[in-house]
Amino acid sequence: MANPALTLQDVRFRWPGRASFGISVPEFRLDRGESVLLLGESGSGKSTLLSLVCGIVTADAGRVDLAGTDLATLRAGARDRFRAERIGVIFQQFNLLPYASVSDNILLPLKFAPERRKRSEAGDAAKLCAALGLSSDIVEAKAGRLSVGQQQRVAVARALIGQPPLIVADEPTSALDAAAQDAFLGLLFDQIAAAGSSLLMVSHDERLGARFDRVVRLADIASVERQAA
Ligand SMILES: Nc1ncnc2c1ncn2[C@@H]1O[C@H](COP(=O)(O)OP(=O)(O)OP(=O)(O)O)[C@@H](O)[C@H]1O
Repeated sequence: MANPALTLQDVRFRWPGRASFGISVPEFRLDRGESVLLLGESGSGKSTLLSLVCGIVTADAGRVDLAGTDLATLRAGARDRFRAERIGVIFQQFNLLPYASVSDNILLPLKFAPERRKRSEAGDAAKLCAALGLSSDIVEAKAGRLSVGQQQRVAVARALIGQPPLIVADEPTSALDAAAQDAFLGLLFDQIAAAGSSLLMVSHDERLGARFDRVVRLADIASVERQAA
């Protein structure tokens, strides 16, 4: 397929510091509309890889291309704006603003992304909440007062608002039991299908694989190097 959602080519990255961790990814590709679950043990480098994909850190060598743009060609500020326009990120700890309302948390990425803002309409935050099973009375509640499961759904709504072409999710189901995980993934996949977005999710939990187009083991696409201090 021409112009995939994401490609990594001969990527190498090492965290700075004496006891550092390095990762090399010769090749990885995510097609438009495709969902991939990336599996790896704790500490294997999954979050590091997502940071490279999102341009939160930049590769020491090689190319990370998002919809045809090499992230290394963008300066830091431009990379942040590009990320806000193109990627909905669901962080492991959700990263919600506890004193802001649910709706302000959901609308936050649009502040930095005018194109994404144009794609969203008034009432989208409330619509996403309803689609994700959040009752309408919590839309104006402070995010810090919600249960973990509710916060998780708000984090998903924030990633989906304005239909970014790529959703990146870091272990978003780790706090849920098996039944809740399945329900949560069902809602997430319905929303992603409706928006036509690609999904890259990382986890250590093999049981999540059934819903994804492809399951990839980090060890099969990447090699890592740990240096003792
Ligand atoms: N900001 C950072 N600075 C220095 N080293 C880091 C940083 N973030 C992660 N690392 C190191 O990179 C290695 C891989 O960590 P990473 O968080 O990518 O793994 P993971 O597979 O996502 O783990 P988990 O499943 O536990 O979240 C670890 O050795 C970690 O100490």
